[in-house]
Amino acid sequence: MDEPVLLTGAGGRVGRAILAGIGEAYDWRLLDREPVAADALPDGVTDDDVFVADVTDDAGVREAVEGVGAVVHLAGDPRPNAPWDSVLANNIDGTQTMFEAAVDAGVDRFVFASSNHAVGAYETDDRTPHMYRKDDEFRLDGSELPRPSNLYGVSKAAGETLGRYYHDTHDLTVACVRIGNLTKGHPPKEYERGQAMWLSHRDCAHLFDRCLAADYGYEIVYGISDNDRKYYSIERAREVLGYDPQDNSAEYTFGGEPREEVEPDSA
Ligand SMILES: NC(=O)C1=CN([C@@H]2O[C@H](COP(=O)(O)OP(=O)(O)OC[C@H]3O[C@@H](n4cnc5c(N)ncnc54)[C@H](O)[C@@H]3O)[C@@H](O)[C@H]2O)C=CC1
Ligand SMILES: O=C1O[C@H](COP(=O)(O)O)[C@@H](O)[C@H](O)[C@H]1O
Repeated sequence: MDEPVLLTGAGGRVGRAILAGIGEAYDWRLLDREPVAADALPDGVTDDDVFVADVTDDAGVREAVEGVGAVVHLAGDPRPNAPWDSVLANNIDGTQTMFEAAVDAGVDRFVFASSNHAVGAYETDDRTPHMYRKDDEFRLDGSELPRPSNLYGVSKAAGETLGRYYHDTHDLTVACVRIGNLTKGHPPKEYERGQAMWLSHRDCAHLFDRCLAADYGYEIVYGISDNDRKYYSIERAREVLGYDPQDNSAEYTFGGEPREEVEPDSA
């Protein structure tokens, strides 16, 4: 991509994983309501490329989005138990503000950080905990209706629907990534659900890279590593985006230790 890419929520966990992995691959512009730590800035990103603004601030957003070719929109309240007033402002209003500014500025592509919580209520009592285990065949593939597990999940389903609307009305290329559980270095410890939807940092960066580079129209994909335990299909991400994850929570013990270190003979 020749034009800059605007990354919102750049100072957070997902933003830092993306910048650590593909920080040198794009000409970044960063936006966050908090100053972004200097050690998170890729080489070549200067103060002029960093916008301290709230995504609900229309003027601040419009200044940041001017001249960019793509937006990766992560900023928002990530708490599954976030209250309605927060997700309404930060996640729904903020996302609509970003989409509207993007189409007005002639942006071509928008990548939206959705969540497993947009579909968390598929994890019914009769399916759990076996759906989190390797031999269970239940899969969500992105074509199912949202079924949120909380108001935060409702806000993510709303973001996906805003994406559909701006794709259909403005021909904006939109990818919604239902991110699983991002942790650094190892899968979530002693947490079956978390290990089934683990997204490693390198797979996260690679997946967002593919969302920025591949040819598609509107997509909902799951953002998890190639875990043996899984209840989200990654086939759509593989087929349409060319996603090729390298990590698998099965390479770690339930406590999060690399198996090759604690069980060298198992390799
Ligand atoms: N970390 C994870 O495992 C998952 C994350 N996500 C989504 O990915 C996105 C990023 O999540 P994390 O990096 O984990 O969260 P985080 O809390 O580490 O980072 C969010 C960043 O967005 C900024 N921000 C929040 N509200 C803002 C606003 N109104 N205007 C401007 N900046 C704002 C914060 O200052 C922070 O730097 C969120 O949308 C979250 O819902 C979805 C599923 C899983
Ligand atoms: O959407 C999100 O999901 C992850 C995983 O959910 P959890 O219920 O298993 O913790 C969460 O860690 C993250 O904060 C959230 O934004």
